[in-house]
Amino acid sequence: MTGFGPRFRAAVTARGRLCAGIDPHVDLLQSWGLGADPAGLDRFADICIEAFGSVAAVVKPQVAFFEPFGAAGLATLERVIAGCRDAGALVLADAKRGDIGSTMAAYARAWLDDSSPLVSDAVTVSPYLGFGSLEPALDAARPAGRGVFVLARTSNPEGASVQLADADGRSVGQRIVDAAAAVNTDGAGTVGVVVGATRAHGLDLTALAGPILAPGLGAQGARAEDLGPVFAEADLDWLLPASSRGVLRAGPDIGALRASFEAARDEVESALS
Ligand SMILES: O=c1ccn([C@@H]2O[C@H](COP(=O)(O)O)[C@@H](O)[C@H]2O)c(=O)[nH]1
Repeated sequence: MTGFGPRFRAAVTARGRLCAGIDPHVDLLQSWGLGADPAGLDRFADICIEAFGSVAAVVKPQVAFFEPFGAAGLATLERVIAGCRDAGALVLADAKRGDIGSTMAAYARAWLDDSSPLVSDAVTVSPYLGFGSLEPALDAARPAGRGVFVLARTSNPEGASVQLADADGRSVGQRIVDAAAAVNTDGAGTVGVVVGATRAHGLDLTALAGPILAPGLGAQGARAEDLGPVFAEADLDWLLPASSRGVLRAGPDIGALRASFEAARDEVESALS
């Protein structure tokens, strides 16, 4: 089985470095003329699958926006995942799961095991119960060629209070990156990190050998031209900037939505070249 790292590299080489965030905010549904109800969510999903599935290297549905619709929301999320994967995109489920090992194993089954209707190519996880608590997710991801993206230095300003805290001479965020790099010495690139594009992160990412999800483009204020300086020390072939609202506000017209994604992706590619 090809590791997640090579799968990721092949996808971004073919389709470019921009992750399309699929975040059905209630106000976005309304601005698209859709109801904030299961039928509106379903239509939103169909439009996103059509607009992004065949052009984006990676799509990132934000699980939190599907959950308020209960079983109907999860059914729609299943369709988004399967539809985008069928169209050739890698799906990164932004679920930010984290718990003690036995519960983490259940999360891993939900997002990384073929038996689950939610199975995705990768999932975001929170390491703040200890990096070791993520082991069941790594064990599920590795043999399946799937990925686990660990929060290291998030795009929100509040993250600093935890992620910049000193932990024996390194920041907490740096220890997370170093733990991810240690796993990736096997060459499979199973572990990615989440590092916001919104500000200088102060991390040494040079040994990571895995993907770097960089949310914050667009609505949170980061611009394509900020990426080079913010990630100056990183291997830019692993960088995956992400934008949700910044692209989605061009909907609901499928052509306009896809054009908005392609324009943002081309801006990223030219800023990083
Ligand atoms: O550090 C992080 C981690 C995750 N996110 C998620 O990305 C999108 C950002 O949406 P925008 O509309 O482009 O602001 C959203 O789903 C967040 O939960 C993040 O922003 N920062």
